[in-house]
Amino acid sequence: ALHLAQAEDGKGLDDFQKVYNAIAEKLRDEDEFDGYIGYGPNLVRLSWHVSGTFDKNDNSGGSFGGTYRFKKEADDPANKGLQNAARFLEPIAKKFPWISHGDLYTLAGVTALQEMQGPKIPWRPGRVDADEKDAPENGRLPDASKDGNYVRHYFGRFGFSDQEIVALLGAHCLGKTHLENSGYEGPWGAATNTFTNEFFVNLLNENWKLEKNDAGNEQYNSNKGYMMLPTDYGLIQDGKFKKYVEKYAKDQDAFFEDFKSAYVKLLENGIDFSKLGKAYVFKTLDEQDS
Ligand code: HEM
Ligand SMILES: Nc1c(Br)cnc2ccccc12
Repeated sequence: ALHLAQAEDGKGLDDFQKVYNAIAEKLRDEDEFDGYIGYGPNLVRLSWHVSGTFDKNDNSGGSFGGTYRFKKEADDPANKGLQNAARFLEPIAKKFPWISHGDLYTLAGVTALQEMQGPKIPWRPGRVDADEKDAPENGRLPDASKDGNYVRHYFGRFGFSDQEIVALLGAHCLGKTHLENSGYEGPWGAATNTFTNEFFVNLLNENWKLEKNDAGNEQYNSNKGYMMLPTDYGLIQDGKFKKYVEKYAKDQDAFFEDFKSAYVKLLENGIDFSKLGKAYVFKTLDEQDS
């Protein structure tokens, strides 16, 4: 059965906005991380990895139990590099001991996206810490060396449509690949900490060359120093995915709207929030300064 959301007792919008602000202020302070990309992209990746272990067939994995806090999950080779995001969040967890790990990991992704000028992401609390025995086994996160058919099959486990898959992968406008983490390198040129539709624009406009990188893995490189993973490139090799890539390259608002919906679905997969009130929409730091 689905996990029933149980919000942290007595906590409301103002309490969670305080957590949001603490994360957002730390993001601004620690801007030098990863060649001045900052922690934003890494936090977004953590929020996806803690949710991407979900399997709708037995409702195992997913963001509910906050089991990333156990070595069994954190040490999954697919999570290499996310120790930075986890370390970033330790003082936040200490300052707000009442928030569950699942709520913290997902709220941190929402905060990072909004502070990087992404869409407003409605967010609901209620994830409850589970035990290490509930942590999913390694191997549930995707393999970047594969093609579009693999990507469609992989996300089938979450019940995502082609449109949702393409929208979600638009998050690869953020940050970069690091050879020591995933065996893929670059792009320094296009690595960004601003949420836009440029992943789709780059996919369609650059002339991509398949090359072996220094780890011996094949990736697509462009003469402007951009890169795409084979799974990224699969979105333009597959006709059904490609039409959404073209839609989002032309219409950033449509991308923002569809990304928001798919990302909420990713973060909430496997959880029954029906007993809770409506979702919270947090103000950005800029919106609170004025
Ligand atoms: C087919 C599915 C996917 C594959 C194979 C994939 C693979 C990867 C790989 C290999 C990296 C580089 C990690 C590193 O070397 O540090 C990466 C980074 C990243 N991924 Fe994905 N990813 C997928 C889906 C997603 C989704 C659904 C999201 C979010 C909604 C996402 C967000 C990110 C972000 C923000 C980064 C940059 C992290 C950083 O700069 O530290 N990815 N991804
Ligand atoms: N910035 C990226 C581009 Br541009 C293309 N692909 C990626 C895959 C993972 C992380 C970042 C990127």
